[in-house]
Amino acid sequence: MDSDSSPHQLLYGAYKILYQLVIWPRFLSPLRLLPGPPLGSLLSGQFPVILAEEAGSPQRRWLKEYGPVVRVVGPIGIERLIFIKPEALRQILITDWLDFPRPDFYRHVLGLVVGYGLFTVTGDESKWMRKIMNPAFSNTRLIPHIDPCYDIIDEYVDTLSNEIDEDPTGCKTYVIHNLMTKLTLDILCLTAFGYKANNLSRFEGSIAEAYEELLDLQSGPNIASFCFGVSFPFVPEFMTSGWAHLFKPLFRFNPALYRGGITAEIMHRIKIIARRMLDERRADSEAAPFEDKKDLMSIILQSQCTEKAGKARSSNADMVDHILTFLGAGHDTTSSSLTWTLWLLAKHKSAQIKLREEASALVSKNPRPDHRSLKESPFLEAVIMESLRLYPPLPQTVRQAAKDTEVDGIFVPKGTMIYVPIRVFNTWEGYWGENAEEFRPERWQDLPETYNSTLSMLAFIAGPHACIGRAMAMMEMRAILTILITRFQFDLLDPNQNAIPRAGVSMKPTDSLPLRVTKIST
Ligand code: HEM
Repeated sequence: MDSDSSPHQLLYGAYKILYQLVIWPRFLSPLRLLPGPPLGSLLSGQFPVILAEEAGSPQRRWLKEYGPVVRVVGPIGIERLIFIKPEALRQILITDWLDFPRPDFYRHVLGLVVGYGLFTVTGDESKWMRKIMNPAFSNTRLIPHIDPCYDIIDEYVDTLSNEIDEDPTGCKTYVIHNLMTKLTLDILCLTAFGYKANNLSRFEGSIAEAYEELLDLQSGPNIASFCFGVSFPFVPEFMTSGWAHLFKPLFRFNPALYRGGITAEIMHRIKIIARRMLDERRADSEAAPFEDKKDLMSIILQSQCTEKAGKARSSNADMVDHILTFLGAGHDTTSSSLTWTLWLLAKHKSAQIKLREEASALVSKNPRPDHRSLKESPFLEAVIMESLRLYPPLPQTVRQAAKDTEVDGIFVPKGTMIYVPIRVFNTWEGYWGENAEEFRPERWQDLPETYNSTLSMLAFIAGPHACIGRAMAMMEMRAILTILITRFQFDLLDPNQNAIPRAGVSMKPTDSLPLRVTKIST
């Protein structure tokens, strides 16, 4: 190596850091004159404020103060824009979606836990993958799933009833998020993958246990260090390889790396279960071939036989990634949404009573209401939509400009991050009126004139990346709530109990929400 090169390289490195942290955001960026909060700290910008508050709160405050376009500087001088006008969101998410892909850091952080599948791909690959996966989510495929779904709900109802009967107080405290994680995973594993997970009866070593451990790692600072970690070359590949978990003991000296090692170790356990699902189904398919079936697992297995334009067929690792995608994206969101709904019902007793009346009338005609009668239960639908509006399981997402472009009359340079404020949109007074932040299920029966069916409620987002599992999640939530609310009463532990949303990729209560559960006498 040239003896002069080291000082030069050092100087160049120092200049690059100075440029990124100071020169670009403060003096050169074309976005620097846009309104927004102060730049914040040199290294982390406004990130500490975002992490310290409830999901969406600082963004709502900034949009109110500086909107409708706000510029915020995040970690290492990276700028992001927040738009609140529907036309801007329509352009970013729908009309010009190919110009606003998911950024690499987001794909890699999610890739660690949901694999590299539909949730992380973008552009043509996303179109191709959706086309293959779509049939598994059509109504024709989903409606028959309702019976196995009820089988599992009944198992939970029986277990809870027996446990409550054994308790001398006549009621029992359940940590609702843990319970909903087990229930939604049991349903998803059975209906999508034909796998009996038994999370309730055999929790130790179960998939639910692994996902619960993963949840404990989902704090704001951890997410921040994962985002930083995956920005280094080869780190994402290493973390998702079969090797990373073996290195965990070596990472003890550094808490951030060590947490990365724990994540890799938990994911290794989940992958073993995903492979077992794949193997069991392959063995089954010798008796009943999967080629003419359209459930999710069959479609994943068929992808092994489908040529991708210019690429190889799905390998075993690809198929495990697909399973991880649907397991992760499917249960985590649905269990969070059910948890928040039960929280709202425990807090708003009149709504709980009204829902029970509607659900009991339905169940008295048919103990296992069919897909259509669930869908046509107006108050049930209103409660679920209102809960998703106030507590969207994914409170935000992010996109990145792939080229220099213009949004809402603002020049957006290539590489600019766009923060999509799902929770802020869902509770924006301009669309929902003055009581936008209150729980009022009745509003769904009398929607405001400003309501826009595509963009006012973004819990499932909009456009070509909109949630593929929406119908599946809605069907499952309707069935679970109908049965649970007719069989049990849900109460706060004390009148001052609060459920604080934890900052992270998905939004859950910090204490996982303990509630008192009592049986309804029939
Ligand atoms: C209440 C339940 C659910 C909510 C609120 C929800 C929400 C969302 C949101 C907001 C996105 C877009 C994320 C982004 O673009 O950054 C998304 C995408 C996705 N969701 Fe869901 N989801 C739910 C349930 C499900 C279920 C049950 C499944 C499957 C079993 C699922 C699978 C997916 C997949 C694969 C994507 C990526 C779609 C694409 O990019 O083409 N979700 N979901």
